[in-house]
Amino acid sequence: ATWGYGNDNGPATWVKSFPVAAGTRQSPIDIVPTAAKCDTKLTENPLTVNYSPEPAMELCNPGLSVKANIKSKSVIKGGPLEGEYKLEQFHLHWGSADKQGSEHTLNGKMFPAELHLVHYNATKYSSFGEAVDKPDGLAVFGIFLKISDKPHQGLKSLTDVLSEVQYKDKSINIKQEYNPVCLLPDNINKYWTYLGSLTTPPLCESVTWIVFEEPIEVSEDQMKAFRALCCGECGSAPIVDNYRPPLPLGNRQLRASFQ
Ligand SMILES: NS(=O)(=O)c1nccs1
Ligand SMILES: [Zn+2]
Repeated sequence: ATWGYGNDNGPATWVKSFPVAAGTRQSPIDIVPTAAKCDTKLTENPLTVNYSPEPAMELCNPGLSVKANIKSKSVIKGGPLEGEYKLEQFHLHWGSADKQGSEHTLNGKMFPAELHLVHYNATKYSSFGEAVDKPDGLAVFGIFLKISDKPHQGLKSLTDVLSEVQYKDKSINIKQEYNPVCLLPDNINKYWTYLGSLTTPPLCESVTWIVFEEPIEVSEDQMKAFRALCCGECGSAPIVDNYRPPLPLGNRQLRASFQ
């Protein structure tokens, strides 16, 4: 039985096949800003993003989300990171309604969706596959999505073609050069960071999470486009509520790059 987000295969069942689900550095978490420790070391060493245009970005429907695979040299460093981390892929988690959908929560509040840009430590490891289960292997940007009356222009190149990857295992190439930097919020200097895990199986405790304070704004129509994606072939259930609820922070320190 493969894992998913239904009653019989959802997050509460994952521990049976992936015991690390009960581990001490699991993700997501509820972010409580007043509990975060402002760390000047984060501001002294600013997070830097050097993303490149992707000539023909591959967008696919793996069945439980929508994912873009990156081939260009797009890297990040600084902030909580040691070494250079290379962008591997990005994907999203979203709800069946605007009241839910994000994985991280902010003072218990869920956003309609959350965008994850997944990077691996290219200084220490030669591939994502090698880095995925190392404690310093991955760095993931978490970006909250909120609803506004205007569509997000950067996401529009994707939401306008989601109908072409409606069914599982469909993939297309986004022709025109696409630079993922268009997906980042304006202010990337305000973020929370903590040591966590993948939020989907195999749930490896290998992620330095960087969750930005500033959400990006998307339209209701763009949310509807995500909710029209299907888990399987024609007639299968829509991909919605593909989020793992928050896990305890436990003894971990949540750090903030700002006061
Ligand atoms: N949702 S996540 O970014 O933590 C992730 N899970 C598996 C590969 S990347
Ligand atoms: Zn994710």
